[in-house]
Amino acid sequence: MIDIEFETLQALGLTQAIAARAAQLSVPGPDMRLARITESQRDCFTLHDGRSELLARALPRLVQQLQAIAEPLTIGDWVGMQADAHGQAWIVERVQPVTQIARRANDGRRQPLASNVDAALLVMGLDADFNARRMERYIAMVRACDVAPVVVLTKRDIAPDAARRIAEMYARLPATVPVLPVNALSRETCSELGPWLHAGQTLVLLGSSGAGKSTLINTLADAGQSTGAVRKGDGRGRHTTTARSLHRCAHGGCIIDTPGLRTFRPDADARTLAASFEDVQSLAQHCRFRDCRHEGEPGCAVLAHVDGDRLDNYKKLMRDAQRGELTALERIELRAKWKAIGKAGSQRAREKKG
Ligand SMILES: Nc1nc2c(ncn2[C@@H]2O[C@H](COP(=O)(O)OP(=O)(O)OP(=O)(O)O)[C@@H](O)[C@H]2O)c(=O)[nH]1
Ligand SMILES: [Zn+2]
Repeated sequence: MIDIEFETLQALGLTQAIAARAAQLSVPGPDMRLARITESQRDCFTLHDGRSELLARALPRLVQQLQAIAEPLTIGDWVGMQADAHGQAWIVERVQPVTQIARRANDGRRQPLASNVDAALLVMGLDADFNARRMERYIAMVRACDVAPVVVLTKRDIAPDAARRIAEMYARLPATVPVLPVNALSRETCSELGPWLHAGQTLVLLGSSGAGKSTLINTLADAGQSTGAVRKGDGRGRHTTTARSLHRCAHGGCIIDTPGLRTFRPDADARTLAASFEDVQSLAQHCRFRDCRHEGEPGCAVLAHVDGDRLDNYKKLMRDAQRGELTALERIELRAKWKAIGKAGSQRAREKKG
């Protein structure tokens, strides 16, 4: 079994759930170590093992296997790594992520954005970036990935219409979703986000370009003691988001930064996404027709009671999801297939040994 120093790795976001999965990894040799992907380039990864950072490549066998289930290695993944005789580090195994935020690219391919995240900070400016409908869709998408949404509205200090927009967001979103208006440049933001930043927690930042994601990272990371571990910024002063990277911040949590996402097509089936629109779902049970599309059919219970804009937004999300649905189902089948192949493989190995 792989040797896991829980306390050391907790500072990188290791949780009991992930450690339990890591313990199941097949260990090719005694020197396999657990590490987390903190940055990914095309075919090279930056890993952190709790002590130091190192560059690694992934075994082609693993790359192929993960490609086949549309789950390429991504930032936030926990992996088993080994060094070869030349000192080159290799990723030999991946721990199946507990959660993964993914989107669907325009060509329909699934694109994971971050693995093993507990909460998503949905960052939106109170300036021209503000759009409550878009926020509603972001929330449905992250919830569909079993990740808790936290709405962070930046530029509270400079947006002229801030108070009205904050009120609009509160009125629109369910009370269960935290909404935090902040000045991303202010130190106070660290304590406002404190509850999501404990050791062992991993956050991902999602939002349009210019929303304030890098500013938040800088504020949260600068407040930390620079242990030199995970990168803070790019050393050139202001951090600009060109690639995704994982940072450690003051209160012990980890934050994954993503480049601006304006279009974020969901990678979840319609039914999972619909869970965020409980009101529409429960009213729909009272529509006269089972397949009511809530577009003016007689006896529709939804149209009369749900805000028109919210309903349009729900419909847009369902349309987007249905376009990607087939592939989501195919993926489940593929995963089952790989599981079966893996089982057969270890069965054969046991028979050989025994
Ligand atoms: N006054 C004020 N300025 C802010 C706030 N948040 C962001 N800004 C400014 O808005 C600009 C854009 O912020 P960034 O942090 O670069 O935005 P980003 O989301 O990282 O953008 P990308 O890297 O393109 O994805 C910067 O000039 C920030 O200083 C805020 O809360 N208050
Ligand atoms: Zn209806």
